[in-house]
Amino acid sequence: MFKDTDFIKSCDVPGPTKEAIRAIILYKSDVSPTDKVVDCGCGTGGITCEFAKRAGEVISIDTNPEAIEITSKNLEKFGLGDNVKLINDDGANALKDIDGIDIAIVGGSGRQLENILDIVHEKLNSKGRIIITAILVDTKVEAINKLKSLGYNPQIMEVNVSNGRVLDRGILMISENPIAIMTAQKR
Ligand SMILES: C[S@@+](CC[C@H](N)C(=O)[O-])C[C@H]1O[C@@H](n2cnc3c(N)ncnc32)[C@H](O)[C@@H]1O
Repeated sequence: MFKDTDFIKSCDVPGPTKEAIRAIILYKSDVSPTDKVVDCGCGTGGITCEFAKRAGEVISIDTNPEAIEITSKNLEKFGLGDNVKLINDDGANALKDIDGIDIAIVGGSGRQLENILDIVHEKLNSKGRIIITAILVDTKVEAINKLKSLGYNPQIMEVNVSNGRVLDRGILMISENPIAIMTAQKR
């Protein structure tokens, strides 16, 4: 796993998704070296870099050109990127040209979540996994309802992580923002 502090960051690009959350996503994805992964809303590239290390192919999409630039810089920093394609576009548009997906991570969707999930469902291989991360309550509800309407049996996990800072006089626990991880597998 990469440390959160290892990533090059930009004040205009969110991320990286925190290390503990990346670890849960990797575990839930059951990624294998032949998998084709799509990271929709790649931001700083936290998820993209972890999957680039472990999957066969990664396609990372973001509407923000600066996110694509930062993700590219982080891939280069970690000596990754040969198996990664970066696309500066809306996920709902870029996904139309991508087939045979094994794992789809949706970490950013704007107001396009339902459209994105419709296309992901169409392009996902049998036994393919969908993983959605969300901070907004509304996004969590929207994701679960949409997955149900597409015939999935979604799971949701809300994660609250605190990391300890060891001080001279004791250990101070510092909490991260809670985040939900929704997962589903195609039959
Ligand atoms: C919270 S960040 C993702 C952080 C990322 N997982 C990481 O580890 O750095 C969400 C990203 O989704 C992007 N985004 C929002 N709506 C999008 C859409 N419809 N299509 C593609 N990217 C989108 C935003 O520009 C933003 O960079």
